Amino acid sequence: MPDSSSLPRQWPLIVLLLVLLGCGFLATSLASYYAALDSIRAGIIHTELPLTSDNVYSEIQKDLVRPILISSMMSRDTFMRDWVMDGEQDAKQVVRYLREVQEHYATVTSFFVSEKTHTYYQAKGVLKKVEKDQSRDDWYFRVRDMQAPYEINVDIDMANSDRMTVFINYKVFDYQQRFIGATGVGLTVDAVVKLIDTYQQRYNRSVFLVDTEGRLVLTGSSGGPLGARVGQSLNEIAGLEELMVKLPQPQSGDFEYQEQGRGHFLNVRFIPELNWYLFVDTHEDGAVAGIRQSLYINLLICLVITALIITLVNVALRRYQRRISALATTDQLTELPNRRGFNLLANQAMQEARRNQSALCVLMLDLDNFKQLNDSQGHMAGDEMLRRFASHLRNTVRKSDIICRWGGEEFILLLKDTTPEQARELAEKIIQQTEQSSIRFNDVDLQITTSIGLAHLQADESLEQVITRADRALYRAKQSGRNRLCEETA
Ligand SMILES: Nc1nc2c(ncn2[C@@H]2O[C@H](COP(=O)(O)OP(=O)(O)OP(=O)(O)O)[C@@H](O)[C@H]2O)c(=O)[nH]1
Repeated sequence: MPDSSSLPRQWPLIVLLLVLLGCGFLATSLASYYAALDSIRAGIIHTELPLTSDNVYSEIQKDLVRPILISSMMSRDTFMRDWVMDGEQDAKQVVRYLREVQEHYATVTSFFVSEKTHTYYQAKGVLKKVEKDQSRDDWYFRVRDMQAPYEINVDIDMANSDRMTVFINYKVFDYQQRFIGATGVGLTVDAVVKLIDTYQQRYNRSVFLVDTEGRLVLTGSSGGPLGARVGQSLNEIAGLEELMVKLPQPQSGDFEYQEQGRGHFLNVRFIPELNWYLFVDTHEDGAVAGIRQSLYINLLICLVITALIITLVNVALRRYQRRISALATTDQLTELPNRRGFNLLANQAMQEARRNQSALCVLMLDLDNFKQLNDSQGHMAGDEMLRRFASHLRNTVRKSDIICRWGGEEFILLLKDTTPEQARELAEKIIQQTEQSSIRFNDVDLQITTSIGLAHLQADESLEQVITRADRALYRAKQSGRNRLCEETA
């Protein structure tokens, strides 16, 4: 007999469980997410980017340092120095030398500019004379005056249809260390850009080179970071500007910066041979997307488990609540409703009777001399008698009627939609059948009789009042000799 009014009482427990499970799952999922994030971040910063940087650096060394070595070798070449010191007699000789270098080392240009004559010799022949007031020749006068033995200069090459070229400009000295000119080779920028594109594709990172002033000198074909162009200062690149405020000049190290809420990891390494900085940049999206997806899957699994646990707990609680409620309202010996159960059912029946203005009768039954039976045949025999009598009552009345073990050997019947005549008839039948039947227990035939008090519900009468009147009638039945029906009129 479920007590539905008590069901909502389980909600605080369910909500508490939900909060505990939710918090627990959320805390563990987030803790593992952030731990994974940290380890991925540490992996990118301390392992992946430096490794990529090492690889790119060695590729750059292989691809760009080679022309530097060639230029260095040219600057120390005794033939060239002797030829210059001998007065630059036969231009064909030096042109042949330069052509040999260009063809043998597969560079796009090779050159020598004499300090004495300002003649620009190139692999194809004598190109021109450099002039101080020509801005295109600025590079030569800069190289002449610089302290370093060489420079790398990205410029257009007159000898090659003005193609952008990376020149390695090396100073040449005679044997007394007097400056006698500048020599070197050039690579097309296209070739270097292709190299950077290859690095970017191979390592799936953004690769670019920056000079010591923080200007982009070389990028892949798709441009620099965040679409920046060669020549732009890093300070002008939205996203990097914050980082460059902290580092007014590039410097080697591992850095992190934000670009429109997107985290970037950056590894910077100085390449002394080029006097440039190699920047290897990656954003966190690719790396973090995987673990973010695992977080969502984790949370989904946690949600499903939480829903499953809550459903199971809810079902179990309801079942136990029904069991407890049934135990609290049922008599264990006869399995009839006890007084608590009766009150719940009887109040409903009373309301129905009042609403429908139907007749309702109460029969109060008490087994006669039950103590004697207990005393003579034992308590177990008494119990068996109570069980049989209850079962007999259950089989005698309609399903809609309410039977209850009122206490001890006392029972109550609430007969719905029943007139006093019909109730009287039923009571007489019960008395007669009880008297005429016997039960066998431990090879002994046991018999019992019952006394009944009857009361008919009056208008404006409460349940307690009608029961009290039935009880009074029962008392009279006992007093007047038992095994009979007495009726209490209003
Ligand atoms: N075996 C058994 N006895 C019970 C149970 N509940 C009450 N009794 C006994 O029922 C007996 C009732 O005795 P009384 O109240 O004197 O009533 P009675 O002997 O039936 O006499 P009258 O009612 O006057 O006819 C008591 O001895 C109780 O101990 C029960 O569950 N099992």
